[in-house]
Amino acid sequence: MSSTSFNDPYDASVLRDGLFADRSAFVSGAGSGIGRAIVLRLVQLGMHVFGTGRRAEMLEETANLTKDMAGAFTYKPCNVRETDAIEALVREAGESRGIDLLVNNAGGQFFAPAAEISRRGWDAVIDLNLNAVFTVTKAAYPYLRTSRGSVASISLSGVDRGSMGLAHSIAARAGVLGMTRSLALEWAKDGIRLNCIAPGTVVTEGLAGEAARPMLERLVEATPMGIPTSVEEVAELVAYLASPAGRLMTGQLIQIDGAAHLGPGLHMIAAE
Ligand SMILES: CCCCCCC/C=C/C(=O)SCCNC(=O)CCNC(=O)[C@H](O)C(C)(C)COP(=O)(O)OP(=O)(O)OC[C@H]1O[C@@H](n2cnc3c(N)ncnc32)[C@H](O)[C@@H]1OP(=O)(O)O
Ligand SMILES: NC(=O)C1=CN([C@@H]2O[C@H](COP(=O)(O)OP(=O)(O)OC[C@H]3O[C@@H](n4cnc5c(N)ncnc54)[C@H](OP(=O)(O)O)[C@@H]3O)[C@@H](O)[C@H]2O)C=CC1
Repeated sequence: MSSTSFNDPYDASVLRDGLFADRSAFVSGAGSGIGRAIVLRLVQLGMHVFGTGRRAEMLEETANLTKDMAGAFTYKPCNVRETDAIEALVREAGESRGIDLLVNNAGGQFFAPAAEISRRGWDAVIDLNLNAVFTVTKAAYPYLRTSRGSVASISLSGVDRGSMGLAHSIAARAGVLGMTRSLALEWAKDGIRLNCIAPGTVVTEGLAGEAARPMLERLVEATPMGIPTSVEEVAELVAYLASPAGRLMTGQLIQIDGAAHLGPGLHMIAAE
């Protein structure tokens, strides 16, 4: 049996070329990590993807990586927490090409015990991971209704049972899950589907910046399958849910985490 190191590339692709020709997506957090991998896979499958994030240079790097692919990637930097600006950007993307798929991926938090989270810190994490997701999803609604499209929101493994050091983020993602299930009901009449995808530990630069290497190793060891989630497998799942095979998938929480959410799991690793 081969062992998998943290950074091994992983070929998770099972979907067919050209699957998303003439389709369009809006992806937040498109300049790095999971968001970039989602963009690359969707563009490879023929989609036109409109991406955002705050750092233009990271979005440009994503664009460079898509150059020889079947679809296309365009972008504009924006802070998803700036309500007027992000609503205008979603409108711009929607009016120019429509939106078949919205991926709410921009997000993050700091690890801290709840007793050390100030009200401002709490609000910042809720604003990024819950309020902005509502703003973007609502802004995309007219276009999703036209396309009978779908929404994938990136969540956290363990969202339904809690996680030490992540009270603010889990609260926000649980809010997104509640929103997702409610809108799956409200918008079913429009043919719109919404799902949450909850990765376990994904060794992106974003996470490495948040968690020191020894903690990363403990997170992976605490994953029953003993391996981290790769960005490619998250991307393939996003694409699957947007594909015709996902036609009846809505209101779901899919934890793609090697059983981390079942335990001993991430939830018992305290922030350091
Ligand atoms: C248990 C382990 C499970 C692991 C599973 C893996 C889980 C997830 C992995 C990932 O999400 S990877 C993505 C990683 N990237 C990030 O998370 C970075 C994202 N962070 C941010 O974007 C920002 O830090 C923020 C959280 C949105 C806050 O941004 P903002 O600019 O609004 O904040 P500030 O003005 O700097 O601070 C506001 C407020 O928050 C307090 N604060 C900030 N950092 C900390 C900290 N480390 N500990 C405690 N408090 C913190 C800060 O002090 C401010 O509060 P006041 O001091 O003014 O009261
Ligand atoms: N890595 C992991 O183990 C896991 C990650 N997740 C979640 O997956 C998502 C992607 O994380 P990951 O790829 O690992 O980490 P990254 O830090 O690489 O990704 C976060 C992305 O969100 C963007 N972003 C953050 N804040 C804003 C903002 N205010 N406005 C616009 N864009 C913003 C960042 O771009 P920029 O800084 O340029 O704005 C960045 O591209 C996050 O929601 C994360 O919490 C979930 C489970 C596990």
